[in-house]
Amino acid sequence: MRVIRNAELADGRTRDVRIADDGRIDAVGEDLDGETLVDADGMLLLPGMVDVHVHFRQPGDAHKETWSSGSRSAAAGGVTTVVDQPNTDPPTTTGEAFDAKEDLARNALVDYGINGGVTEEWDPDSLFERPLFALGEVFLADSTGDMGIDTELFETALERAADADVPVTVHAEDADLFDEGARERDDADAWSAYRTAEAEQIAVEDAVAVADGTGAQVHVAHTSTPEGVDAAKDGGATCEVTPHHLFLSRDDLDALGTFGRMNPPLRSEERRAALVERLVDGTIDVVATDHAPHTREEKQASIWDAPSGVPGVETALPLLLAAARDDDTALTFERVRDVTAANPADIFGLPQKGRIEEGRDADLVLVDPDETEPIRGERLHSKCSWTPFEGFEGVFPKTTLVRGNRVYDRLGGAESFLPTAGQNVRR
Ligand SMILES: NC(=O)N[C@@H](CC(=O)O)C(=O)O
Ligand SMILES: [Zn+2]
Ligand SMILES: [Zn+2]
Repeated sequence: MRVIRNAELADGRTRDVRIADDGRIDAVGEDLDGETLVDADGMLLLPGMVDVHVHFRQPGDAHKETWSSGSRSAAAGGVTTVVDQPNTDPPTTTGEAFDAKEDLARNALVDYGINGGVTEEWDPDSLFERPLFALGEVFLADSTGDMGIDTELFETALERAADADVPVTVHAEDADLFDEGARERDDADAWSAYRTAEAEQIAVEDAVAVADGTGAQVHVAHTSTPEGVDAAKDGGATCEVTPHHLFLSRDDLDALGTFGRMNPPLRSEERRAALVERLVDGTIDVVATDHAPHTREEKQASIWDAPSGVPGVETALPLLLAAARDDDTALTFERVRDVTAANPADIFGLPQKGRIEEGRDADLVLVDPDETEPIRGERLHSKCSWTPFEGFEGVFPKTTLVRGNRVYDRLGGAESFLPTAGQNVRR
């Protein structure tokens, strides 16, 4: 059996981690016997990130991203499980569409889950026969893919999901509360003015109210405001926040232009700071990326014509770790570990993931927290090769393991990837 030696864990302990031949963690201890895989020499070892919100664009839009390119980007960013969203082409709203996507997902080099989507044309009977990771993101307003649905269908979807014991993730914005007056503007900030904070808050409040009584487990996707987070938590739901809503605000839109357009949009600096407070104090359950790549060419359009979404799967953990090593913030490595790994694994029922613990999958990320590197879009592995975090400092993985397979490595300097290693976490 192979051993990672002298690794510092997020809680400050220094331990050896031994990996069994079946890819699980055999032991966490001191002076363990076995063949040395790497001497971490005090580097930080974390459980791989479980990113419950990515858009890998296949089938339908392989020019934006593929399971191969997206999962390389994930591995290089320390993400060992990704969960793909249903707004592909065709949308993942039938059993047949699920199967077609799963065939493509076998090209992934990290583990994956596949969500089922809800539209007027969905086929819940065949969809719920498949090993869904979750139902969602269920779009309560249109976003990329125009899959917005009404309350009646949302309630039906919640009931079906509750019956099948499948969690539901919700894109909560209420289009009736968008500010049509902002339509007259053409600057990048107009998108933030248009898709109001209130539209999120009310949609979250309505969603948890509709869910109440159905017995469904609700997780609110990409909450972008403190009001949205609080409404989710007060309503008994869990919530996730993206790195872009934690690290960027409306103040950045002058520089970002349409490359800063996403749903929900960037908010005020004040709201951003309030989200960071909720990250630090434990209110926010999960950080997920909403990795939503579009090409540069597609993004270079007017604020009303450019597609919504930004990439993020490769930069989430590096940004959070850089923030945690910075003494100016109260964010700790333990908190980063919890919101990226332990909490998503717990919330979505993945007992094999999320913790460095005997018996769990050896999904591991080794980083040197003393070494930050500037984020450069062209060095990232997503097909889109741009990032809204250009120039931000990140702590990037040296090695990423998925069930003991070294899927990404650059300990010796040059980068290398394993071709494929990913499995469906629900099979
Ligand atoms: N977040 C976005 O702005 N875009 C996402 C869709 C979504 O998550 O709403 C996309 O698929 O492009
Ligand atoms: Zn969404
Ligand atoms: Zn999304």
